[in-house]
Amino acid sequence: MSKIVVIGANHAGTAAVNTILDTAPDQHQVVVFDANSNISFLGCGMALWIGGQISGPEGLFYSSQKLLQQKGALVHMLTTVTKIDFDRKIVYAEGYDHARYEEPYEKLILATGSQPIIPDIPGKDLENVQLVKRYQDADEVIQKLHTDQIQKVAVIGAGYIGVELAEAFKRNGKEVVLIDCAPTCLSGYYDSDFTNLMSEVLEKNGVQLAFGESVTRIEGTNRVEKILTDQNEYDADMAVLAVGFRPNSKLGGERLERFRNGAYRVNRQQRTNLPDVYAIGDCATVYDNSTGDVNYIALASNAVRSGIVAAVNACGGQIETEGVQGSNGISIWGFNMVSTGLSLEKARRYGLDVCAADFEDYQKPRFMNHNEKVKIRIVYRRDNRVIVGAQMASRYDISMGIHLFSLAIQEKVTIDRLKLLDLFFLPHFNQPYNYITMAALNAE
Ligand SMILES: Cc1cc2nc3c(=O)[nH]c(=O)nc-3n(C[C@H](O)[C@H](O)[C@H](O)COP(=O)(O)OP(=O)(O)OC[C@H]3O[C@@H](n4cnc5c(N)ncnc54)[C@H](O)[C@@H]3O)c2cc1C
Ligand SMILES: NC(=O)C1=CN([C@@H]2O[C@H](COP(=O)(O)OP(=O)(O)OC[C@H]3O[C@@H](n4cnc5c(N)ncnc54)[C@H](O)[C@@H]3O)[C@@H](O)[C@H]2O)C=CC1
Repeated sequence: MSKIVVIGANHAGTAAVNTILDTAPDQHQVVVFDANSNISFLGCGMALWIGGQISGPEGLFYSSQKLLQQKGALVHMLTTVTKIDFDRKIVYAEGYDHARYEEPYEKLILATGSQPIIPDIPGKDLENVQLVKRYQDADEVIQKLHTDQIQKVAVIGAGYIGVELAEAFKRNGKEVVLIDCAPTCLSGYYDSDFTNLMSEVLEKNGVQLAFGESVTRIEGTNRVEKILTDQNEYDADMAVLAVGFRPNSKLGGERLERFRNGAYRVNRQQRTNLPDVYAIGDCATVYDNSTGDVNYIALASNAVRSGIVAAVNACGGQIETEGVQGSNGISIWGFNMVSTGLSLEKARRYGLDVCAADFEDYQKPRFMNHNEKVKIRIVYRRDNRVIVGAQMASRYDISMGIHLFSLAIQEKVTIDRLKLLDLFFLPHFNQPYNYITMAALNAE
């Protein structure tokens, strides 16, 4: 029996442990350490919980210490790994009760995830400056929201978390200002023609937008009272920091190779530079098919897939990631946006010479009820016409459409091959002159 030690048991770690125990039961001794008290918390449901769109957090967990132990793992919760001796292959950990562990391993899987970036600004330690990552963070925010103390919330960062939380706080009847140093929301994922539509939705629902402003300090006596930016000041009782994640990769010390933001650099088998040491999820890099290079993209979807890959390889199999496109989606007051790969603006920042094929039309023929407009953009390279990105926006549920483009990027499909692609037609769903076909046919 070989021994596999897994550090971190949220999405990546849980996927790895389940894969090992489901595919090769009784063949491996699996020991798991997690510093937290819970496993598998779906952060993606946090805004729904805070916004009262779901009744509680119970459904946001899909695994537990008990479930993993029933499958045969030894799981130490509330136990932090403090050091790894990569030469002697020993993991050192300390429990909440000060119990100390010295656990030898044959294979090691690092799944230590990420933590929110805390900008180094005065006032960051004031009461009511909140982070939103773990279950406990959301619980604390909800408890504070239910007091009269919090009427005005400043959300700093208008990326995915910030935009979702802005909606959630409005649903709690709070005044909300959404601040981002970029000139628009969701700038890492969409072009401004798309993000402008989201900004309209936010403004229409009462969110004050403060884009193109950098927060310089948070002021207050003990508690948050004011947010100062380089251009304005905003009264606030709570400030939520949502300016991105950084990988939790301290344990690798000098021994593990890193990406520019500190993430463990891994190959397509999730192996680090050290034999028998794998890294998965938010603490590790991904291979990005849209740029053809290593990248950092923190998503639960990537975490789960990388966990499966590492587990199979740690068990002696041979499997490689297909790479990722950073496919993502968001739904705010019923307005849906999905994207994959690079936006036009991002591709140009990467130095790619790209064009966009755009189209806008109703999802279904005009004679159908419950119909909505859909806006689509396909981004492709001018030189070889290979698709590198796509964006879609609608009040209709267009989420499944983006998967086609995710595969197209992965498989390096050209825009021309989409032109006559066989897309089915049924009035209940779409039009004979499908907007995907029409966008491709209209490509330069
Ligand atoms: C509000 C919010 C909404 C999100 N929505 C989405 C979404 O809709 N779709 C999507 O794909 N992604 C979403 N994400 C991102 C997603 O949650 C992360 O990408 C995902 O959690 C990464 O999983 P992970 O297991 O790699 O890392 P983490 O979730 O960060 O887990 C790491 C685990 O390692 C443990 N750990 C760390 N250090 C140690 C140590 N030294 N010893 C022991 N244990 C340790 C931690 O306790 C933790 O349990 C969202 C995130 C947030 C915060
Ligand atoms: N629906 C989904 O798929 C979701 C995915 N996630 C993922 O979780 C991770 C973390 O999410 P976010 O924290 O929202 O990161 P993000 O990268 O999506 O957004 C961070 C935002 O903060 C802004 N910013 C950076 N520094 C700033 C500063 N000093 N002042 C003001 N603004 C600043 C950036 O311009 C950016 O708009 C991301 O990888 C994200 O994709 C999170 C929520 C939902």
